[in-house]
Amino acid sequence: MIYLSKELTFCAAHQLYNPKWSKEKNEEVFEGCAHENWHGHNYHLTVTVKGRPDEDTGMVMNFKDLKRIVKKEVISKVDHKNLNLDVDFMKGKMTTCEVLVEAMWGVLAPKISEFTDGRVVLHSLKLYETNTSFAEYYGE
Ligand SMILES: Nc1nc2c(c(=O)[nH]1)N=C([C@H](O)[C@H](O)COP(=O)(O)OP(=O)(O)OP(=O)(O)O)CN2
Repeated sequence: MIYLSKELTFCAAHQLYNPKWSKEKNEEVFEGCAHENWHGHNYHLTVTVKGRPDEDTGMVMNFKDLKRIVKKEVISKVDHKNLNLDVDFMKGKMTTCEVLVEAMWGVLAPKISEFTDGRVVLHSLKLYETNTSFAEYYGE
């Protein structure tokens, strides 16, 4: 197996807020990221797929195709958007890094398999919310 990765970035706004809790509890748990403190991040996403290089092209998958799929299915829906309000695949979900990366998997995994007729599958997603905070997901 060859593991092939593409890195993409996007900017988005969010707040961390649990509607079942009081304002005080939200502030206690989420600190500066809580309700009424809308803020933005420059997110960094690494998408890794796995497969064997095709005999004719020498490619597991063309980086350009991978970029097109990720941009169309995910980046275009989150870039310069409010993750709590604007993003269909985040409706009703907490906008933490870990919930976001899992939701992105749900969108991307079937699209990548479909595009490659199952020859290539999504292996992992790594999402940086800040320079020092990130979540990884392997579909388990
Ligand atoms: N498990 C999670 N914890 C936190 C999340 C999250 O998505 N999942 N998010 C936040 C905040 O939104 C914030 O973006 C990240 O907080 P933090 O890592 O503390 O950010 P800093 O810029 O302050 O990091 P330093 O490099 O340590 O200065 C909070 N928690």
